[in-house]
Amino acid sequence: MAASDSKSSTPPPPPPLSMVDEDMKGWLFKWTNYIKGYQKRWFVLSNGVLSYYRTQAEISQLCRGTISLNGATIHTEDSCTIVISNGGTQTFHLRATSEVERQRWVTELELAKAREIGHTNTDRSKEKELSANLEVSSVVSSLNTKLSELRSQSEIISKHSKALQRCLTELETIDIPPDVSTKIKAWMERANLIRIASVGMVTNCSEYLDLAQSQGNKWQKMLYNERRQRIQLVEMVDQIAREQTVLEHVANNDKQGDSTDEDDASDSCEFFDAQGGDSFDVTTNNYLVNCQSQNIIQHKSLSSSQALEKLVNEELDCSGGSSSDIDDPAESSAILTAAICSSTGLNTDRDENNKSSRMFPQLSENAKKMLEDVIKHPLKQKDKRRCRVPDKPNHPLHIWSILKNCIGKDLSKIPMPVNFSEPLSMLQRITEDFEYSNILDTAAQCKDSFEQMAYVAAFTISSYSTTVNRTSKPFNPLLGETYECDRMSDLGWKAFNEQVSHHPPISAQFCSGKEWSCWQEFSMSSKFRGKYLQAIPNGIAHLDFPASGNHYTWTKVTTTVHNIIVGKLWVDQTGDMTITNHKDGSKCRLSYIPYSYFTRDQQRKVKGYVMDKDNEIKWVINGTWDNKVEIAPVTKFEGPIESPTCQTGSYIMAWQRQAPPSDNEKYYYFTVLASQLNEIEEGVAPTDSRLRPDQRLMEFGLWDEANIEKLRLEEFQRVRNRKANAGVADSNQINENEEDDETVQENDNSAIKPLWFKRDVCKWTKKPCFTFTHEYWECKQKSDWSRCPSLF
Ligand SMILES: CC(C)CCC[C@@H](C)[C@H]1CC[C@H]2[C@@H]3CC=C4C[C@@H](O)CC[C@]4(C)[C@H]3CC[C@]12C
Repeated sequence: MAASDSKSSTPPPPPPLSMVDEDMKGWLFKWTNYIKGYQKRWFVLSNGVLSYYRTQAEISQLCRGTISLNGATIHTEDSCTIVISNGGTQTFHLRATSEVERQRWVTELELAKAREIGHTNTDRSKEKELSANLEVSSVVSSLNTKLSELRSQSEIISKHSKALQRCLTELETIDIPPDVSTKIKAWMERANLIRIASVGMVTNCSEYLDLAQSQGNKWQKMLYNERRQRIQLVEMVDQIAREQTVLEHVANNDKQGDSTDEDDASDSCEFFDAQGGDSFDVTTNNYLVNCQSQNIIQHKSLSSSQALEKLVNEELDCSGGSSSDIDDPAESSAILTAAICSSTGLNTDRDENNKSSRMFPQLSENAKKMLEDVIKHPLKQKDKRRCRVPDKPNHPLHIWSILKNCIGKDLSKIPMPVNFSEPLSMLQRITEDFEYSNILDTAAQCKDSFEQMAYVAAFTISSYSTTVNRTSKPFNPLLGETYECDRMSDLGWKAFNEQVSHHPPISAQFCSGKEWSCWQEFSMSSKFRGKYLQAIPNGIAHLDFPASGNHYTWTKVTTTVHNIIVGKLWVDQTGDMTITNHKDGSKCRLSYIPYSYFTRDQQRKVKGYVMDKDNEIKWVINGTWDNKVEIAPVTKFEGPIESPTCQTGSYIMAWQRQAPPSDNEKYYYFTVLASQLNEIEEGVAPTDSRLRPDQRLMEFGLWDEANIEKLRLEEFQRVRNRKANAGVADSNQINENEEDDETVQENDNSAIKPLWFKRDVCKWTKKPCFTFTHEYWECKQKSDWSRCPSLF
């Protein structure tokens, strides 16, 4: 293999562990005394020790003080203050210039502390065992004291009972009637028994104590072993996940290596910086439909992507598996920032005082030029749309390394690097629902409304055809981001989308066909559940045929992404869906059958019935969501409504999936339509997803740059939302502690109102909804974008 042949390109060996701890430096204000107050000092966090200097220049000469983080407590007093104490002699009261800055330090300090603890982990576990033993022995010793008390009490009892017996014997010597004398004998007997019982009790107690002691130790050991095994398992799973990524990587390289010499060359420069700017020529538009010799960018792994992986893994590892799992997205976002900054080497030491330049390093000239170029060359001839996007670069980073600390969390609240994204926003992704809009055109022609419903069902199923291999996350649109897609001239529909809420993320969509309109509010609650991730969509979709007045609504089924820990990610659709025709009360019930390893049946199966308002079955629907749907009219049916037996007329193919481009595994498994969605077009609103720079950089394969830009845009959005909401009533308070954009609570009171939709109450469902005002297309005609905020 080329990678090992060529010396010059062999990646450098990983640095020794101690070197991995990147130093963190910066200005902080340190409390000195009541006269001088807080003083600005230069702080350096290195090898688990925080040191400070009067100035940056002093580093090599005079250190003013240090504190070791091993075992230190780190807490925050207010939005800018950090207090670090080593539990005794030393306490540092520090102040950052902002909350973001403070959080960055806290994260790094915590990580350093965790690392220190990790280093001394073995000592610690011994210590723990020792202290656990100490705990048991202290209980045992107090039990022992109790036992000796019992013993002395029992001795007292036997003393008294002996005394009693003596008294009774004395009584016997006196002349007493014989019946009293037998009674006295019985009493003496009793006194004896008491003595024996109390001795027995003490013996039992002491045996109990022995048992407790030995058993306690046993339980303790078992618990300790279980705990150790758990940690080992977590580490093993981690290891497997990493090895899997490496193997995939090697396998991919092998595949490429087999093909051409050129590929060998690209293998060998694996760790060189991507040169996208030079190789992608927007003027010649290399991604046109008919271009035979597509000049695809050779995406070389970015020099730093490995570092990013390493950093993300390590940073998260430190807190993983322990009780300090990263629960605070602000924290993980800060980690991500740190990881990205360090991995790109863009952590500007030049301007340490400029916080924003450190948090959000500048884009390279190369990236800037590329962004400018692409905007300068929008699509001119609509018949020359591209048919693919640049190849997905190969920067292995396992999803588990990010997600393992987020079990139980909502996907929208997990800050993720673009490494797990596809270069489309959610607004664009839901526009793909119209990939098979021709089914709706056919449905519009149906005279029989039950037949129409069957076609509508086929359409709703077809929207999942693109999900089979698409396991990447679409970009979460910024609040106010829009996306228009006017394919009226070739596909017969035009769609408009706007991100109308940020928390929870809601995308509003309106699509008009020639004889139908379709709209939806798309939002979902997604939970990461360990092995898999589940998304439960909760918006309602509407379809209207004005000619017949038939109006359909439905909700979507649950999407599950499997194999988060190991294996290849795969997607399944499951659950029941009901489509209602509000005009005549007819319904269609569809079931998406979960994938099963134990069935010979077809996988990804969907089946259902169209029923009139009296539950009479009219049509049957059978198919798979990844391939085809057949429908048939019912001539006769019997049996229970849950599992009826139907006699049907002949089946009609209502939908058949078109084969996607054969090489699309190289570019996110995109269909042709998906590839065209993000192509730059003239005259779109300045808020259009196509103009989102991080997404564009990502499409080009400049992932590090895209990650930097993503952070910048999200920070920008936070500031904008905060400013806007500052004017809004106190009832809508923003949680100041939450720095990550994915955490700020928004609600209906949000000061930022949708621009092209208006809040309304749905005529059919009576639920709150967003109604399209149609002004977008009017404004577009006039090129009047005056109402658009600047988002990017
Ligand atoms: C981070 C990685 C592992 C998870 C990525 C999950 C992605 C692939 C999943 C989660 C939720 C999914 C969406 C859920 C619902 C719909 C509506 C449907 O009409 C079209 C597909 C669409 C739009 C899905 C596309 C794929 C999707 C975005």
